[in-house]
Amino acid sequence: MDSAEDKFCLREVLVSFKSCLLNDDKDVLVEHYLTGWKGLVRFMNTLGTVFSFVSKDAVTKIQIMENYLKGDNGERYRTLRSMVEYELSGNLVDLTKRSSHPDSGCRTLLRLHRALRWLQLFLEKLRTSSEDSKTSTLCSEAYNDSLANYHPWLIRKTASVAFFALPTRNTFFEVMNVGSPDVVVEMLGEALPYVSKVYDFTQELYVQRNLLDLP
Ligand SMILES: CCCCCCCC/C=C\CCCCCCCC(=O)N[C@@H](COP(=O)(O)O)[C@H](O)/C=C/CCCCCCCCCCCCC
Repeated sequence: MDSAEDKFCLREVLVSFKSCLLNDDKDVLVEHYLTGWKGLVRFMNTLGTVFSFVSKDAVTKIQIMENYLKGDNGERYRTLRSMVEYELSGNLVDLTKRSSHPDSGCRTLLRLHRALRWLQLFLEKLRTSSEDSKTSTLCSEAYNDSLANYHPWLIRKTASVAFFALPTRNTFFEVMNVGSPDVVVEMLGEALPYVSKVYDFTQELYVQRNLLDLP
């Protein structure tokens, strides 16, 4: 049984994405960004082993980033802006094919960034959905409009099957551990602008530095 501190709480994730914005939303603190993702992974782990292939990949990417943060050059990875400057100026990013720097911070973060777009779309659909909406449909629409564009057929197929295992909207809301469905909807309305700001900042940074297609 989960202890209180192991339990997912949407509020906690909200705070992480809010608190990772820096300098008037012109930068993002990597540590808090990863804290947000860890909260989401904890939530996904409550949904059963059918999603373990997803959480394993997310955890691997979070760990790669945490190792950079804890490493000798950790200060360079404090924010997204400083990470991009450091890795690009030091030729630490594989720009056309994976070779000498297969797991650069820029590349790893890009995978999480694409997943954040899925999250943004999914949460918005959940927020505006009616009580009888199917979470599998909402999730798969959000996936098809975002992450699916970067995944091969086998992963798309596996994901589409896994979506059928998602609980109902009301059960979903209960696991979020926030309160009644109305309170969850209200909380989602508060959370989404922060998730969007983090997404938009990252997208803009990656566009400026031509990093959106890292292999
Ligand atoms: C209030 C919150 C409510 C919703 C909470 C959702 C919690 C979601 C937690 C984690 C989301 C998934 C993160 C997935 C990261 C995927 C990154 C990625 O694209 N990786 C692929 C490419 O990596 P490289 O090979 O280039 O290194 C990798 O191939 C992917 C493997 C795993 C499959 C990913 C399927 C994604 C499905 C996303 C929907 C998850 C459904 C969760 C349902 C709540």
